[in-house]
Amino acid sequence: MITFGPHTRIGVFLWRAFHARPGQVRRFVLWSLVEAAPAFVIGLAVARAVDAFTTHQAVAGLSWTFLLGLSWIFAAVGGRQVVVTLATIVEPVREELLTTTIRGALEAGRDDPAAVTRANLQVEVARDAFTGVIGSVKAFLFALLGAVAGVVALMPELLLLVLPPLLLGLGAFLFSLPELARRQHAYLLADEATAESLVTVTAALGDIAASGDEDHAARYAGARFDRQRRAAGRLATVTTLRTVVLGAGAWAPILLVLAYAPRLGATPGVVLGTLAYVMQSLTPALFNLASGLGESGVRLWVTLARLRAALPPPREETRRAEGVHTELKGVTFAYGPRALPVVDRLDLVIPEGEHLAVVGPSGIGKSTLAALIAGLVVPDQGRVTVGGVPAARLDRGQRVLIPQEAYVFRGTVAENLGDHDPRRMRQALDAIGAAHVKLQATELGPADRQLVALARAYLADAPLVILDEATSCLDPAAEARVEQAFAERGGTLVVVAHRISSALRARKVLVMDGTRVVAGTHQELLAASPLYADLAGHWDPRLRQVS
Ligand SMILES: Nc1ncnc2c1ncn2[C@@H]1O[C@H](COP(=O)(O)OP(=O)(O)OP(=O)(O)O)[C@@H](O)[C@H]1O
Repeated sequence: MITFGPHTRIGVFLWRAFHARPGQVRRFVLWSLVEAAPAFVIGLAVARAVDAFTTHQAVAGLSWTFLLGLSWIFAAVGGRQVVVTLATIVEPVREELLTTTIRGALEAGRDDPAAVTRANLQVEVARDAFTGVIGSVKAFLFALLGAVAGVVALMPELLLLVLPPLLLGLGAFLFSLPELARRQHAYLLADEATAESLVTVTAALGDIAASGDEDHAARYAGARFDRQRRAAGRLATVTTLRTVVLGAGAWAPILLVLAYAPRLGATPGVVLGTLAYVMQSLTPALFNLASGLGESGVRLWVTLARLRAALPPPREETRRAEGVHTELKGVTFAYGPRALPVVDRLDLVIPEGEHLAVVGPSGIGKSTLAALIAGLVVPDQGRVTVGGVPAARLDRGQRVLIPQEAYVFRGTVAENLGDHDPRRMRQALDAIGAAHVKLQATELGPADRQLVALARAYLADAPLVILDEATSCLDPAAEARVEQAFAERGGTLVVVAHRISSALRARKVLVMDGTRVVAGTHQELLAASPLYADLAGHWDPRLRQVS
């Protein structure tokens, strides 16, 4: 199982991608061996064919040439299988990245609707880069293996002329990789800053011209261009050094073979064969590796680091509670460290089976209280528990909160209600007063959409239901029907009231009045809370009467 989280180490994650699938990796290696047939045969065939032709053994020469051709057919078959098996290693990585990052983007996405699209694009980049890295590393390793085996078969001493400069070049390149990655990352950031400054400036062109602020705008964007230019220069320096080092590592073996191989007793065929290994196989593979690691590898690293940074902290494990007896003890909550608390040292008990209405003026904190009870926000001080479990860690199936405008997917009403027996779905819709809504309907008005969301909550079997002005788009009679249905359904019902009539139906009412909170029955509150008496009287003067 490979998992990607905010604390995942990228190297470990990529390593696990292989480790988790030993069967597929074995198949990948075997097919890569088949694909690498020419990397082994090329020099040997050239050497033997040249020596055979120069000694007038035409049949032997032709046979070696034919063998070389045959190895390319093997390579073609192996290459196809390599692509197929590589997909079985890469695709699960993509799936894990996609699941984790889309989930993270959805959690954080309320303020950033483009987050999901961005995460999706970045995962595609990571997938392509990962494929590129594996491809180039594999190609180099097998080219090296093939060349070493081939040169050993030709004349083992020649390895001393080929391998040391090549490995030195490779070592120097690998050594430069972290610096290359750093500079590439810096360039990427500078590039994004430039783009952002251009968007800002172009969007404000009218205002800039009107206020005569052109110079300031030019300096603002110009500074970012300069930073990007410097970053590009620094990147170019390492890239140039890298090319020089690699070039030396790749071309030095050719000179050494030409200069010393004949002195060591190599025939012209063996010299040509060894050069074929170096020039046809090793050098292209080395440059391919350099661009694979230097470009795809760095892109992979940077993209994964970004995807990881965008992930929200891991959610705490949820727990099932025994019942939903809810308690708030000394709960204080503010939106931000410097904001005044919306809820201040609140103590509240909502016993199992309670029907509670929450009333108060607009903006007083009713929705915040609903979110605290649902565990969607966590108190700064104090605690909220449901059945003894912190509300934020309560099993998601045990509570449901319906906001003012609940989401409804595209699709039929039945699809929105979930995987239930059609008769149950019909009963739920009838119970909440949506008898007119057809299960196969797809086009719904706002009130019916809300009714569908309410029916979904009704079917959900959650013992704690919180309606946060969820019926405000319905008329008073429809609202009454919904609340009655939920009250009769059983469990605890908390209704953030849009109309005072919701309070009349509830067994208990909570009045939020600034940070002062008073709870009681309708009658008790008429006497105890001037605000409540006022709200009730405003709605219907007869309600102001204390009986
Ligand atoms: N995400 C938020 N960030 C910052 N402030 C917020 C946020 N959500 C709400 N607030 C502020 O907190 C206060 C309480 O808001 P809340 O939505 O809980 O009140 P409410 O009583 O439910 O209001 P309404 O009846 O209008 O829905 C308000 O001043 C509101 O502006």
